[in-house]
Formats: sequence, C-alpha cells, structure tokens
Amino acid sequence: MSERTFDTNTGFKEKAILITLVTSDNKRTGGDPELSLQELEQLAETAGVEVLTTIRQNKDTVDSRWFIGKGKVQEVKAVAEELGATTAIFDQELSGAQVRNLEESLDLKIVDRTQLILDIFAGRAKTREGIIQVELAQLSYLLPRLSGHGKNLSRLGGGIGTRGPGESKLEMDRRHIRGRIADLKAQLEEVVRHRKLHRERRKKAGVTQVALVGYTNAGKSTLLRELTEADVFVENQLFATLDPTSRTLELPNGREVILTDTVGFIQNLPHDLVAAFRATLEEVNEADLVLHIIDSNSPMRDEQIAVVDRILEELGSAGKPQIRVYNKKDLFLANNSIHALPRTAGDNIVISAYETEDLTLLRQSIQDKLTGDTLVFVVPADRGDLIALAYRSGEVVEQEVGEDSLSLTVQVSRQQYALHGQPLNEYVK
Ligand SMILES: Nc1nc2c(ncn2[C@@H]2O[C@H](COP(=O)(O)OP(=O)(O)OP(=O)(O)O)[C@@H](O)[C@H]2O)c(=O)[nH]1
Ligand SMILES: [Mg+2]
Repeated sequence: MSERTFDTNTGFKEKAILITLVTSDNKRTGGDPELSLQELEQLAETAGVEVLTTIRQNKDTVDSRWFIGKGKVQEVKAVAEELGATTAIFDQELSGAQVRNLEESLDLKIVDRTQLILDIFAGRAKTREGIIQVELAQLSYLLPRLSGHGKNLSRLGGGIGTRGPGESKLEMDRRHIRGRIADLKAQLEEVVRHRKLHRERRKKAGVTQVALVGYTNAGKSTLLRELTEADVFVENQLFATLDPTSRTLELPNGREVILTDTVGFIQNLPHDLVAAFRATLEEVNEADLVLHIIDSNSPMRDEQIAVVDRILEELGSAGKPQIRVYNKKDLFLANNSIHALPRTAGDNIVISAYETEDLTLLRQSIQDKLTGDTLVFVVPADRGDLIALAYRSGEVVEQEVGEDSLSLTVQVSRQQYALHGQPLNEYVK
C-alpha cells in the first residue's frame, strides 16, 4: 500500500513554507520560477496543505548539504518559528542527504516537488493498476535516497571493513525495497498484458480510438463528461484523474468511436512517475486521434502546450493525427488573458466545454479529422492485393466493375490510409 506524506484523513492540516532556488538561467525550474511557484502552491493545496508564505533564494549554485545556502536556512528557520510552520516544500528535487540535513536544522517536515506530486497521486489512486504504479514510483524515488545514511551510521561500526548496525539495517531496508519493486513490476506486467489483450481485441473489432490528453486541469474529464454523459470525476484540482476511463462517443454521421480520458501532465513530471505510469500513458499510443486539450486561460498556456508535446514525443505519440482544443474560452474572454485567443482554423479549435454549440463543433472536427477525403481508385481487376488495401484504407462506398479494371470509391480514413494506402497512390483517378 502506498504511504501518504500528508495524511488528510486525520483532520490535521500541515502548514507549509514554499521555497525555491532561482538561478540566473532558470535551469532548475525549466521556465519562469514564479509560474512554477504558483503551480507548487496549487499542488500543495491539492495535497491538503495550507501555504503560509514563499521564500526565494537567488543563487546559481546548489549547496550540496542544504540545497539553499546556509544563511538562508537560518532565515527559513526564523520565519517558520514566527508563522508556526510544520513543513517546508521545495520547488526542486532534493537529495536524500539534503532532506536529512534540512530536517535536522529546521526541525520541519521536508518535502520536494516530486514527493508532493507523488503524494497527490497516492491519494488519488483507486484502481489496482493506479495503486501499483504509484507505489512503484514512490519506492523508485525512495531507493537512491536511502544512501548517505549509511555513511553516517557506518561510523558506529568502528573500523574499516566492519559493518555498523545502522548500515546492515539500511542494507536490509534496501533489499526489502528492491524486492518489493520487483514484485510490483511483475504485478504491473500482468496488468500491461491484460490491457494489451483488451486493446488488441478492440483493434480487431475495428474500433476507432480517440484519446484526450493535456496538462492537468485543462478540462479533459469535463469534455469526456459533456461529450458522452459519462459519470466521471471533475475537480478544480491538479491530477483529478489517474486512471484512464473510456466511453463511447457518437459522431454526427452516427459513427461510434471510443473516447479515453487520461492522467494529466505537468512540467517536471517526476521521471519515476512517468516510468511507472507508462502502462497507463501508453493507451495514447493506440489512439487513432489525439485531442490535445489546452487551458486557453492559463498564464502558462504556451509552456503547458510545450510540456504536453514533449511528453507525447517521449511516449512515441507525437506523429499521431492531433487536434489542439483550446478550452475554457469563456474564462479567457472574461479574464482578459495575456495571450491572444487563437482562432478556430486547421487543426486548432477554440471551445468552452460548457457550450453546446462548441461541443457540436468539436464532434464535427473529430469526424472530419478521422474521415479524410473521398478518393476513387481504378485498379486492375486481377490485383486482389490492391483491392484489399483499398478496403483497409477506409470505407468503400461504391464499386464499379470495368472491362479489366475495378473502380472503387473510398471514404479514406487518413490514419488508415497512411498505414496501408501508399501502394494505391498511383491508382488514384
Ligand atoms: N469555465 C470553464 N471551466 C472549465 C471548462 N472546462 C473545464 N473547466 C473546469 O476546469 C476544472 C478542471 O476540469 P477537469 O475536467 O477536471 O480537468 P482535467 O483536464 O480532467 O484535469 P486532471 O484530471 O487533473 O488532469 C474543473 O473545475 C472544470 O469545471 C470550460 O470550458 N470553462
Ligand atoms: Mg481529469
């Protein structure tokens, strides 16, 4: 069972100070550190933590012992005492040694961004798959952070070569964790196998799949709910959704496709988490079409788009047909956003998930994107292979037998045509 850093069930609310290290090239936040801090605050609130204040340090080098400078540690200590903080949350990843040193110096619970995200995930995981994946990510995060301890404790053992009691305990902990990780991986493999079978079955049945992807809180689940009347969890919180949910969506022409909601992305998504959630995320790879949902209103809109594009690339889904859905246009208009509202054109569509006409527009865009043009192929009558390809490239709506040729009118699916249709190129009428 995964453990929570912040237990929200006890009624006790942690009071936190947020801390960030601002370098001149913003290397550590990978973008605007202020925006990253805003996001950290949202993450903390989502985890059920009360944020008291924020402390920044401008410094280009990381202190190997405390991450922030020694003087800054004293400042944090004074502020923490004054405000009655119980926790310090760092916007960057800390090493195990830094966590221990900070804990010792500050007498606060020390948490970093990665741990905070893992904690939210731990609180959200409901399905067996989700629970396994979160625990796997937590243990993978923990394992390298157990080291360093050994160095201190081994001194208790005395001379070189002898193992102190601390170290052997540590070794035992490590072995235990490694064993558990192996165990979880095996369980996950079983889940992956199951999923794969399920997907293959769907594929065989010729079901078209559409995946909702995007930054956390962009409105993916809202769209799934509004488009399909699915009963899914929608919340103005980060990572409301962990497990993929699929529903049938009917397009204007009556064709049915499967629409799948997925876990949201975030900048600096912990590596261990991406690795652990690969099984879930790979659902996206099976999709015929990706709907990239964007919060038009976010001050970090463009950064968020870039983050999602990068993760799609990592997953090997970057080349898939994609529609960029600029959502929450109502908020955008109300708030005078800093960005220009993009226009609905090409593969961009601007909508509000709560406007019926916009949903109709979206359904139409999905249909248009899935259904390509109507093409007529004239192939030699004895080329059964080409005829078969034509049938695999879309829907044959008309067939006309000529003297020694066959004329096929096909409603081409772009995806299918890209996969199978190339040899037909020279037979297009
Ligand atoms: N005003 C407005 N709010 C929206 C719109 N679409 C979604 N929301 C709100 O945005 C918040 C997040 O919506 P979700 O659907 O949970 O977002 P999500 O992308 O599934 O988020 P995660 O599951 O956390 O990745 C909720 O409070 C929604 O009510 C919209 O078009 N307009
Ligand atoms: Mg969701």
